[in-house]
Amino acid sequence: MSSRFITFEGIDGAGKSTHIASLTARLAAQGEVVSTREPGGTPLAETLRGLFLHSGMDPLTELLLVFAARRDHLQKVIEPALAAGKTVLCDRFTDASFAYQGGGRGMDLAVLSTLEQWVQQGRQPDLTLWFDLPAEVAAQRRAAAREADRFEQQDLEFFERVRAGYAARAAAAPQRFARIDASLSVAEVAAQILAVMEQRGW
Ligand SMILES: Nc1ncnc2c1ncn2[C@@H]1O[C@H](COP(=O)(O)OP(=O)(O)O)[C@@H](O)[C@H]1O
Ligand SMILES: Cc1cn([C@H]2C[C@H](O)[C@@H](COP(=O)(O)OP(=O)(O)O)O2)c(=O)[nH]c1=O
Repeated sequence: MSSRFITFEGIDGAGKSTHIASLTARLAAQGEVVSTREPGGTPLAETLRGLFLHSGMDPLTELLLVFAARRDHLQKVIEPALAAGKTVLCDRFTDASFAYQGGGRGMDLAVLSTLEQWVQQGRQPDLTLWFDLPAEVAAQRRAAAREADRFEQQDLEFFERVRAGYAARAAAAPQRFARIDASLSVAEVAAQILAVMEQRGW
């Protein structure tokens, strides 16, 4: 099996974490799988994650921090795993920067594109599963499930802008993106993911 780079995206509370473990188990039957996340995935990037999620900072600092974490993660974990023919599952990647820092915070998308090129040197996911649902539904799920971090405390308008940011990225890369209707039940979401994987012969 040749390498695959699969990312999971969507607003907080969309249900990504619920499905990553079962997909990891399914793909592990076909070859070695590395399951990782952003920001994070290396000791340095996990340290940056803690600051990113819990310290106040201006939007440009936030953007630079997440791309610094991404660079370390790509160099030390993602690229070596793909070079070894492994499957990499990553909970969030650069689409999240376009959605949250671009859509949510209003950062200049041209700056984001430049950082994307510098940091990734052409690397893009082979498949992005986009868990899409209204911000209000995601907020209800989060409220029932956990304490909010710095991002999860944002209002519904912020998350609708993030959602629109994802929609714009999906429209720009329709071959890479698979939109999952994440407002449905856990079983229905799992069935949609399975259908996407089967379409690709995975
Ligand atoms: N399809 C679904 N329908 C209803 N609740 C869900 C669904 N998927 C996940 N949940 C619940 O919503 C909450 C957030 O899900 P989670 O997987 O942590 O989202 P994310 O990782 O995208 O932030 C959890 O309590 C989870 O059990
Ligand atoms: C990767 C990335 C994440 N984020 C945000 C989105 C999430 O609110 C937060 C952490 O993501 P996540 O790991 O999904 O958090 P949790 O496990 O608590 O659901 O970081 C950005 O703003 N930009 C980025 O580039």
